[in-house]
Amino acid sequence: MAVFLWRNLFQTTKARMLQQRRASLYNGAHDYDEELIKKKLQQFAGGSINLSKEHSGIGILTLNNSRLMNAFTGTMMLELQERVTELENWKDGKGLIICGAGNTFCSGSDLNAVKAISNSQDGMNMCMFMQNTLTRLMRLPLISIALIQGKALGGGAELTTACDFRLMTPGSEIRFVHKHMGLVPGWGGAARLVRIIGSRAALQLLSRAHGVDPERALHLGLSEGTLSSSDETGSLEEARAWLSQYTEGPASVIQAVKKVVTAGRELPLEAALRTEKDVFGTVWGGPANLEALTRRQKHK
Ligand SMILES: CC[C@H](C(=O)O)C(=O)SCCNC(=O)CCNC(=O)[C@H](O)C(C)(C)COP(=O)(O)OP(=O)(O)OC[C@H]1O[C@@H](n2cnc3c(N)ncnc32)[C@H](O)[C@@H]1OP(=O)(O)O
Repeated sequence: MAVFLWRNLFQTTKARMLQQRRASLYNGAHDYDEELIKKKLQQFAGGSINLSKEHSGIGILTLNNSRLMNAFTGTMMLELQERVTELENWKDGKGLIICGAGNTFCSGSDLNAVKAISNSQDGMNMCMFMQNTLTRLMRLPLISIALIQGKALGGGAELTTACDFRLMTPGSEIRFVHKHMGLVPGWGGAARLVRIIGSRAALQLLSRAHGVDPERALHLGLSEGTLSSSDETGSLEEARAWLSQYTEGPASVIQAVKKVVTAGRELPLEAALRTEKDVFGTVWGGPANLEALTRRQKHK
C-alpha cells in the first residue's frame, strides 16, 4: 500500500512541477503570436541544432552552422525549441553540454534574418520566442554547461547565460555586442547576467560591449574554468569529464537536485520551500533512497 501511495504522490507531484516548468513566459495575453513567428522564422533556413543523448545521461547539443560562425538562422531557433522539448522529456537525462560546430560557439542571430525581421512586431515576437525557449532551457532538470570555444557574441553570449555553468577554451571570448548594434539583450541575457555576475559587473559588460576573455570571465564568476585544450574534440572531452563529477548517481536524484536549486534561485522563500518539499516527496522512499539505505545497513 505504501509503495502505491508513494507512486501516486510521485506522479501527481511530477505532473504539477512539469507543468510549472514548461509554462511559457509569454502567450496571447502579451500580444505574443507563436504561430505567426514560427511561420516567419521558417523562412530563414540554414544550419541545424543537433542533439546526441549519451548513455551516460549527458546530452551534447551542437549549434551547427559553421559557415556562418554558428549564427542562429530562423530554422535553428525553431529547432532549439524542439530540442528543449525533447530534453524536457528525457527521463534518463542528467547533464547537457551546449557547444558550436567548427570549434567556435555562436555569433548570435543570423544578420540576414535580423535585417528581414527588423519591424517591431516580428522583432518582439522573435524576442519572446527566444526568451520562452531559453527560460525552458535554463529550467531543464539537467546540469548544463556552455562549452565556449572561439566566439560567443550577441545572442550567442546570451545563450551561454541560460546554462548553469560556462567553460571556456584558451583564446575564446564572450562578447555582448548589443550596444554596437543599437540594441540591448532581448533573449533574457541581461536578466540572467545580472544574476550570474551582479548588476555592477553586468552593467560594465553591457555598456562597454568589449570581449571577455577566459581570465576575466573567471575573475567575474562568469566562467567556472578555462580548459587546457583548444581543439574541438579535446575540449569536449574535458567538458564531459568536468560535468561527470556532478552527474554521478541516478538520473531521478540528479534531476531532483537541479529542481530544488532552480526553485531556490527563482522563487520567493516560502514558494521555494514548498517546491523543495514537493521534490523531496518524489525521492523520499524512492528506489535510489531505499537502495542506499540497504547498502548502509549492510555496512553495519
Ligand atoms: C545583438 C543581439 C542580436 C539578437 O540576436 O537579437 C544578435 O545576436 S545580432 C548578431 C550579433 N553578432 C555579430 O554582430 C557578430 C557578427 N560576426 C562577426 O563579428 C564575425 O563574423 C566574427 C567575429 C564572429 C568572426 O569573424 P571572422 O573574421 O573570424 O569570420 P568572418 O567575419 O569572415 O565570418 C565568417 C562568415 O560568417 C558570417 N557571419 C559571421 N557572423 C554572422 C552572423 N551573426 N550573421 C550572419 N553571418 C555571419 C560572415 O558574414 C562570413 O560569411 P561570408 O559569407 O564569408 O561573408
